[in-house]
Amino acid sequence: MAEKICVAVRVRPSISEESPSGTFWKIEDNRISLHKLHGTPISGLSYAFDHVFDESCSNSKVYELLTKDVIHAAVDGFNGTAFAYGQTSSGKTYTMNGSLNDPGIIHRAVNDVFQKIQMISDREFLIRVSYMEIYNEEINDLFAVENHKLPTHESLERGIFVAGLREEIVNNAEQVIKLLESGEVNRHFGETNMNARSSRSHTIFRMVIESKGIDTGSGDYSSSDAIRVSILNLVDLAGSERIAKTGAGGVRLKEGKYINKSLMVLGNVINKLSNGAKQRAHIPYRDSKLTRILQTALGGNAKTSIICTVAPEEVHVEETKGTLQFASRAKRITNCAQVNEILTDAALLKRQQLEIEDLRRKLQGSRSEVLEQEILKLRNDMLKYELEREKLEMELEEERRSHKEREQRIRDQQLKIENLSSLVSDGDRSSSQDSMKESPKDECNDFKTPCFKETSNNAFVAKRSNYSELPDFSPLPDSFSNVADEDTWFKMNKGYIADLDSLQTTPARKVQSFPPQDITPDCSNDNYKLELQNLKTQLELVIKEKVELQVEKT
Ligand SMILES: Nc1ncnc2c1ncn2[C@@H]1O[C@H](COP(=O)(O)OP(=O)(O)OP(=O)(O)O)[C@@H](O)[C@H]1O
Repeated sequence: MAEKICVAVRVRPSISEESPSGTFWKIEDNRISLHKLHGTPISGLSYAFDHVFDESCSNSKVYELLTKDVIHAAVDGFNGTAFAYGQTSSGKTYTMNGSLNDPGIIHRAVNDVFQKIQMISDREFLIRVSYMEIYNEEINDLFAVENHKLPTHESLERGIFVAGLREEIVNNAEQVIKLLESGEVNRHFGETNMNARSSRSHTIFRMVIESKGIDTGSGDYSSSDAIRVSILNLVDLAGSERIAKTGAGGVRLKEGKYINKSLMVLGNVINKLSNGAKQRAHIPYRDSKLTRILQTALGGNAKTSIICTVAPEEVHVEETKGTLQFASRAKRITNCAQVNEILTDAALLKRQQLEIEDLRRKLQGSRSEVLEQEILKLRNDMLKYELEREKLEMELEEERRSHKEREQRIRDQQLKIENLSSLVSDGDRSSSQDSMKESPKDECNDFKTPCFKETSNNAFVAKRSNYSELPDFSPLPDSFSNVADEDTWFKMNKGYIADLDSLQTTPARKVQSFPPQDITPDCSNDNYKLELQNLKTQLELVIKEKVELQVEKT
């Protein structure tokens, strides 16, 4: 979330016994203004900040109003930075380190961090601390003097970090305070005209706060496995100084030059950042170790508060004006702080497993859709084939049935033909016997029942040469078409009648049809006799014709 850097001004108690002769700084609420001795405000020299603390303000109040939120946020996973900026002897070290009676921000922060951790029951914490100084543009480890001139590096995992810096894992505030005290011994102080114990280096006390949710077995990787890592920087800067005022020479002079140079780079960075996004193309963080280390705190992923200390004395008006202008620019800087969560291997694995399961579910969903479509299509095809099969079966059944009917008809016709043929041959026989003796009256009783069907005018007749008498009517059906078609008839009778080849139509003959009602003839003797007689006559006629033909040929 984008938020402005929190900036406060703190005015230390005056250490000068001289009374102001021309101007003085007046503090009203969160505003500090330069006034003329008799109360008139000087135009253009009035500044408003988040807080303005006067001489009487304690470190406790400064911490509560300015820094506490940053410290608490650090415990919750936000990067945080609090630093003190101001001219030499303005009270930076006093604000950060405090005194026995009024501990400074670092001590209060350390206590507060551990107190807050105690109150958080669903997370476990790991705190590491380090303490370094930038002296003459070199980084030294205040916990281990042998670690000096340490380089800065940058990595994706750690961001910008000082390589080789000792980090102490700590469990309580007391442990940290002791470490701080040991580190203070290694810090560069020096006496100047301005400050009997002047910080000759910038110091950075760093707490790395790692926390992890205590696994409640919910399986929620984000709450139980993700690790929050926040870095809290508490910075006591060296003060800018006028060489003329400090009277520095030699080592002090050299120190002063480095101090001023790095503070100037810090000022440039603040200027660039305060100019807004358009002119923030290049921020010269790399121009000094200080800005490089504080890069995240300045316009980055951190909650930052700056306390600018000023001296109230009239003699330091110009330095105070400079500090207030610096503070004003810093106030325009926007940071974007967010909780820093790092996924552990286990959390990453769990998240990947969840993603894979999710993808698999999606894939299965789409596959089942495809399969469902496929199944639907197959079902439709099956139904179609089933209908087709049923239709073919019905057709086949119909074909079988009609085939059976045809066979039956053929058998019937064959039987009729056989009966007819028998009648013909029997007639022939009885005819020859009649010439010797009269046949008995009930002769036709030997016949089985032939079935004759309706006849028409066309008729096939067989002819035999020994018959000459022309009958009045033909006993044969007018046509076989209703009994059997011609082909069938021929096939069924092949070889049965010896002179079948001589079969011919006899349209000229006078024939007499059976009456239509005679479909199933009466099997009485009279009928058979009559029928027999007809056949005999017919045969005789045929035989006669044949004989005549043969005579003609010869
Ligand atoms: N708010 C304050 N209340 C009481 N004494 C203060 C306060 N601020 C500063 N002092 C005193 O003023 C003197 C200078 O303060 P301090 O050393 O903190 O300045 P500094 O800004 O750190 O200076 P330098 O940049 O030289 O290190 C110290 O003796 C300190 O105790």
